[in-house]
Amino acid sequence: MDIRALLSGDVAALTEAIIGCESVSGNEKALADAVESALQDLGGLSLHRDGDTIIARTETGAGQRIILAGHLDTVPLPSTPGSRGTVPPSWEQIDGEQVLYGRGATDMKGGVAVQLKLADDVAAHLAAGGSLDRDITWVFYDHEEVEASKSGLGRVMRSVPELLDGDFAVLLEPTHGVVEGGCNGTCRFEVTIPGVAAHSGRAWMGENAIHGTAGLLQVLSDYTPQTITVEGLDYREGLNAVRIRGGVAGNVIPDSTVVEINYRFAPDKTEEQAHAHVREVLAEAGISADQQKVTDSSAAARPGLDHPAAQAFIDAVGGEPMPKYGWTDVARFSAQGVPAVNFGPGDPLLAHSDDEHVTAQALRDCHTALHRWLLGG
Ligand SMILES: N[C@@H](CCC[C@H](NC(=O)CCC(=O)O)C(=O)O)C(=O)O
Repeated sequence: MDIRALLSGDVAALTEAIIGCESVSGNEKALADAVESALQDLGGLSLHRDGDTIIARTETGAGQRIILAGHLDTVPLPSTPGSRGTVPPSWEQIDGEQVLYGRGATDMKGGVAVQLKLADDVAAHLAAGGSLDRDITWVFYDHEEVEASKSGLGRVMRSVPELLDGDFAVLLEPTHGVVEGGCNGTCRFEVTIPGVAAHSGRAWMGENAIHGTAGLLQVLSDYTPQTITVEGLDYREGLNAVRIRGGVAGNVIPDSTVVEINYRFAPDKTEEQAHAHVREVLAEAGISADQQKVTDSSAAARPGLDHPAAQAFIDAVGGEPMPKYGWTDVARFSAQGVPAVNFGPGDPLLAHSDDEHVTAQALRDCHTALHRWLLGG
């Protein structure tokens, strides 16, 4: 795929092309190659590639550095036939608005397109003899939508941390055009329910491990998630079964079922406190310690919107800040001491949905706001 010619045009057309390059987590290479060659062509940026993560930096010697970061991967394509949030993307005209449907339209290929368009703007500005108040680092990374251990951003933070030094970071995750502060944390538990295998024609000889999940599923279904206010933003939590596997054949009583549980926790909690809370709920369902294990965990991030850099950003882009309910790499940057916020095109409520879409106007508005913040005018 070649996106070089699109960088100087409409950010909506650029987003369409980027969505057209399917990049479900683990399959980012073609898109990473396209991003790398587009950035190479711009000139004036120092480039670094690590796997399918690409980092581009201006090196003008300005005293401060801004980071614009976004992931290249998406969740899997929708499995429901007829879903519009898929690949290839498609345009629809709705109430006079141009609407782009496709996997990643909100999370977050629109944000990636805005990042690339800003790189083109900045390269042109420098080539014309302009200067920057703050140097800029662009990060395009792989494996965000999967377990934390696979993250391309995490890998580079461990191997070449100096490439990600900065005074302030913006994650171009979908935020509907306002700043979303911090993020909820996320952790996953696997709970194993044992049973005894038997012929399903003689079920009394066994113990059904799928039926054995009923008590746990009832506790999760009855669970009332909390909303917790942190620094003035209301974070909605959630505790849900997200996957279940069990059974080996249509004529065998299952001897084991594994229920995967995902807890989304507010930034008032550490990961340890979050894990302890899940354990309490599991104990209520009669699950013992040896039936459960933590399989993935990522810390939450407090909003930190009173930081001068965050405050200046909010003043520049406008709008009333909201909380980020999903997990984003604001948490990774905050943990490294880099204040960070989410700000990007598209409605986060549509992220991961079967009809993921974004309006052309939202893409253009986000680009305009960030262009003004970075280059003025
Ligand atoms: N390692 C984590 C990564 C999960 C990342 C994902 N993030 C988003 O969807 C951000 C978009 C938004 O909420 O606006 C998530 O929260 O699932 C994991 O695997 O859980």
